[in-house]
Amino acid sequence: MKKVLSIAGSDSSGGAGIQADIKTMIAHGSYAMTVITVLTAQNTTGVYGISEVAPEFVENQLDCVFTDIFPDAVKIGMVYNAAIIHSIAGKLKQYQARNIVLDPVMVATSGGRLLSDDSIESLKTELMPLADLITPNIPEAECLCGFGIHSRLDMVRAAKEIAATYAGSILIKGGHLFESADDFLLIQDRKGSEEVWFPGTKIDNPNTHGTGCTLSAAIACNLAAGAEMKVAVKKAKDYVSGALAANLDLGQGSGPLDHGFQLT
Ligand SMILES: Nc1ncnc2c1ncn2[C@@H]1O[C@H](COP(=O)(O)OP(=O)(O)O)[C@@H](O)[C@H]1O
Ligand SMILES: Cc1ncc(COP(=O)(O)OP(=O)(O)O)c(N)n1
Repeated sequence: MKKVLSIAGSDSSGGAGIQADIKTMIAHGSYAMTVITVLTAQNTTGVYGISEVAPEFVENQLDCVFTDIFPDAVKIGMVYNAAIIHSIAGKLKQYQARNIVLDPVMVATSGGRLLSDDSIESLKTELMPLADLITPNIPEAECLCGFGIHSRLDMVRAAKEIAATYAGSILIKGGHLFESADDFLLIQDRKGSEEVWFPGTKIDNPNTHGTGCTLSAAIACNLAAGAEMKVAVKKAKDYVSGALAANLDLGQGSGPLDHGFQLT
């Protein structure tokens, strides 16, 4: 069984963060491990509180995982502040973690800030260089590339702009912008570079809480299982589509995905 680690925040409503990652990993037949960075008091209508874990305790969790059950892949989600980012980066380097998928979580779709403003630079300089894949949504990609993204052409330009400073691949998720849900992947690895579009039909379901978390966790599971990058992304996108199409409807706001859709 492949072992996959999620370094992320807890979502009390179970739709995003650590909880979405564990559900995704189990559905992929992976063994799920977690390092919790923050607790959020959150539900389908918004984020109502954040309690940070001390950076030393984040390191303590990382030591416990890496010295005992070494993960085949690592997904990073909400990291929240510069001190936590610094702790994570140090430990990932120390243990030479592999197959790192970084979801640069900044703002919840419901509106809550999930990364403090003064931490974006740390994310760029400390965590992004370690990632094999970075998966920004449109607003996150705009923040990272410095210009507005309004078209498929802009998505390609943004991926190239972000990739210029890093060695890893970039996946720009199109869920926020278009009638369609097309994602663009710029692969960069030792073999060279490649551009891949993943066309997606927009599923008519307002319950999209945790789509980004689920996608990045699924990619990590697929990489852990040995899939090459574009296959890992394609399979993960299909998983998110299936979990959305199952039309679970929980809560009063944007509800969670149905991770049990393959069982029914
Ligand atoms: N309504 C939808 N129908 C189909 N796919 C979607 C829909 N909304 C988002 N997706 C897909 O879910 C994944 C996560 O994208 P996105 O929602 O943009 O990220 P985030 O949750 O980080 O904001 C992407 O593959 C995107 O194309
Ligand atoms: C604890 C926690 N982590 C991440 C998110 C953001 O989830 P994501 O899937 O990127 O997007 P939305 O669910 O906000 O659309 C979160 N809300 N909470």
